[in-house]
Amino acid sequence: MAKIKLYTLALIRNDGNILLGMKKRGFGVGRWNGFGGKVHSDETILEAAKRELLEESGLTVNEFQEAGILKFEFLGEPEIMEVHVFTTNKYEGTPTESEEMQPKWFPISEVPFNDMWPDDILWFPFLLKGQKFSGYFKFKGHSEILDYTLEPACSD
Ligand SMILES: Nc1nc(SCCc2ccccc2)c2[nH]cnc2n1
Repeated sequence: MAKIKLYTLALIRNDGNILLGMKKRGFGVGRWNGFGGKVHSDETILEAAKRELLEESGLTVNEFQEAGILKFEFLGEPEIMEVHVFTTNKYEGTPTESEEMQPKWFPISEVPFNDMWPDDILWFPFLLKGQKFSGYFKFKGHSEILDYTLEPACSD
């Protein structure tokens, strides 16, 4: 029976720019991504999103918008990742390199999809339009999407 594990992913906006981090180690190393990670057993998803963003980028956020939910299955692995995606343009602090991430602002028109997870180019348009989304991606390895579903999600 597949076990669902909760994760967070935060995308920070500033006018026409989006903040991404180059993952320096661990899962997704070598790819630009939002900031996030595992939800601990003693915290809410929102608390985890705030904690991971602060740990990885030095930014403090008090108000996140729910952007969507992405489920990832990797062939041969029992765990299904359920990633809760958040966005905001209300933050405090200056992006700072951490052990995990090297942050960098990108103009929205220059998002480096070739150096990101292959699903990102599919759901970013929903995120950028503020349209909540729900997606499921089945991966073979970390670069090949075998099949997927992606649809607008009802607001609440
Ligand atoms: N954009 C994106 N992100 C992730 S994992 C995000 C959550 C995470 C998990 C573990 C460490 C840090 C962050 C993906 N997985 C498969 N496609 C994907 N696309």
